[in-house]
Amino acid sequence: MTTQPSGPIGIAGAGAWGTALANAAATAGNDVVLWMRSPEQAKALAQTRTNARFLPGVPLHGRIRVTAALGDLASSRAVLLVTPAQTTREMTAALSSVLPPGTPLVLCAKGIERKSKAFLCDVVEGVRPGSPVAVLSGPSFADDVARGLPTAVTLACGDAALAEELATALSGPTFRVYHGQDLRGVEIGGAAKNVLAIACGAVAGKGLGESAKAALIARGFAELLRFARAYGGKAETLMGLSGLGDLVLTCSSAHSRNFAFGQRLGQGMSVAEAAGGKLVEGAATASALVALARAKHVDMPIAEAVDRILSGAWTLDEAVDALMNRPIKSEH
Ligand SMILES: NC(=O)C1=CN([C@@H]2O[C@H](COP(=O)(O)OP(=O)(O)OC[C@H]3O[C@@H](n4cnc5c(N)ncnc54)[C@H](OP(=O)(O)O)[C@@H]3O)[C@@H](O)[C@H]2O)C=CC1
Ligand SMILES: O=C(CO)COP(=O)(O)O
Repeated sequence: MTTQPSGPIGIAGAGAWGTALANAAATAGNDVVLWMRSPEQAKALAQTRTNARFLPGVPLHGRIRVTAALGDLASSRAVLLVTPAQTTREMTAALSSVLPPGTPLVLCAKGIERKSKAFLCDVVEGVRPGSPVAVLSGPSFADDVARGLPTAVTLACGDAALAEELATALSGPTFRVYHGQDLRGVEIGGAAKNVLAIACGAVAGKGLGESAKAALIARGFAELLRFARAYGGKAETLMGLSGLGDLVLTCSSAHSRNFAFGQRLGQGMSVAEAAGGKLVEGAATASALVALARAKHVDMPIAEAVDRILSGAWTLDEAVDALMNRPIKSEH
């Protein structure tokens, strides 16, 4: 599958990550069309050239054209879908009405569809059967990417040549995109690490210490690996950027919304207070992740604990007790 190298890179969603990716793609030498749903906000962004709401202080690259008309994405060589995970189905359907069937869709959200428990690639394939789909994921705070700090991510697509072509097109001097074919592994890494980051944040917020946090990262990674293997992801993918890399980043920084949400839960806030109106993908995905794990008898006690805390079934103290008092077992 070959894309139209002359077309712009389309970006659907102008939140923090969509705006940062737009800047990265433009810096890499592409014309970029950045779509957002609000015509008023698109007008303001086009005029001020700064996304004051989601990425304050970062000027928009000159090669980015802002629009609120989805049809303006029609001539894109590829479209990066950068709206929240739970909007993937509706956004894919909307994009399908304006994009030629051969236009690759690159999923940049991290999550699992809560209602159907479907992986996002499967959602896209269901809505756009036969059209190329890719996933871009890895340790990358929008702010870091937008400010041109060195960042590495990975892009997976079943079509190896297309994966390489897209990775090359998006890579720039400070944004390095690796490529591969393990779509499932890459998307699981991004979706599951957010749930585990909530647990790490809760440990930090409750003041349980650095040792507990490190243990949680290591045992969380074991859960992630088990889950990925059960669903056809490759272990080597999970040991890379979208897996270990993103787990470490998200579990060690209050800059992460998932970690910060967990931290506030640990400090005693309610689930609604702790979210503070921000997008917390791990909270939206936890129940689906746990249901999928149970369906394949994958042991994920940390993810289970997060899900139970979020549903109100357990307090944080009960979760810690349950995790520490599981039967002693072999580490592997
Ligand atoms: N921020 C980061 O550092 C990174 C984020 N990601 C992932 O990228 C995804 C997006 O995150 P991020 O950009 O940070 O989120 P933000 O909260 O910053 O932005 C979300 C964007 O999505 C738009 N949006 C929300 N709902 C809809 C909808 N139903 N239809 C169309 N547009 C919608 C919002 O528009 P409106 O303002 O109109 O509500 C907003 O522009 C998440 O899955 C996240 O995990 C991945 C890597 C890094
Ligand atoms: O995915 C991210 C970094 O790789 C961003 O994480 P948060 O959504 O927790 O802020």
